[in-house]
Amino acid sequence: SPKHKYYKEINEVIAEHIKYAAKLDIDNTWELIHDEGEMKVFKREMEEDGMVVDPLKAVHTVKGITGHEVCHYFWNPDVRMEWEGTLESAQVLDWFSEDTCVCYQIHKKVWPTTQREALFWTQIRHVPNEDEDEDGPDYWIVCNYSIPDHDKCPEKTKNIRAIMNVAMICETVVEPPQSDRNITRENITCKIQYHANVNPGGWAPASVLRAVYKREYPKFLKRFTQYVMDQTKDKPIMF
Ligand SMILES: O=S(=O)(CCO)c1ccc(-c2ccc(C3CCCC3)c([C@H]3C[C@H]3c3ccccn3)c2)cc1
Repeated sequence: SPKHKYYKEINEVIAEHIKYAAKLDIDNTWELIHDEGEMKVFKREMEEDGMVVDPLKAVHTVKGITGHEVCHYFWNPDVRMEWEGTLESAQVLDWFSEDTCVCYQIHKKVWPTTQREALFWTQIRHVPNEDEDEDGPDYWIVCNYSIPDHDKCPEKTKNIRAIMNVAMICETVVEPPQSDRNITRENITCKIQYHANVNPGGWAPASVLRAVYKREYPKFLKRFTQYVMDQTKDKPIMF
């Protein structure tokens, strides 16, 4: 299809997340806010114009599912309301291609803040390892990236528009290494990196937002990964 308006931006944003994921440098500038089993959630405290815009990074390792499966269910707009507990509504406004669409969603009100909504493109992409380096990382990635407007987006709602740049980046490990033919779910593990940069789009008390993030992100990652395990356990493996 002819290149759509966001074609260039999407390639740049995805490339940036892949470059960043390959480094995975969790240095001491990241503060550990949740450590449960294989899941570790970090934040950096940052403010822009007096608003909390703390970048969030989570790493998680989940047995029995693949990176393609995690990204498929994270990306698929049809199932968003099944696992995303903090949404009041979610809808697709437009399709740029079969792996890229525009979503509009309203988050449940977080007392005492004004209710938030988000308008963003979402793309799922397989980023195979470089040909010459067959040991290089092979990623599946989903990126959700806010756009300023869309002609099908509801106007003048009472909500504040949050601005986000979110990525779910996964690698699949097969142990012991075997040919694709007889791999079972006992042999696979998914290594997840989740990066979320959410600007609340308008003032909210820093203490409230930080408490909400600390509570909601680990809950969301736990609930989402459990959802993927439940959905895939009796299905053929998506590599
Ligand atoms: O990973 S995704 O792309 C999945 C698609 O939904 C994602 C996740 C989270 C958000 C988001 C947006 C706004 C807020 C705040 C800002 C002021 C008041 C609401 C929060 C805070 C509420 C916290 C939160 C953290 C994690 C999950 C859900 N809720 C989170 C957006 C996108």
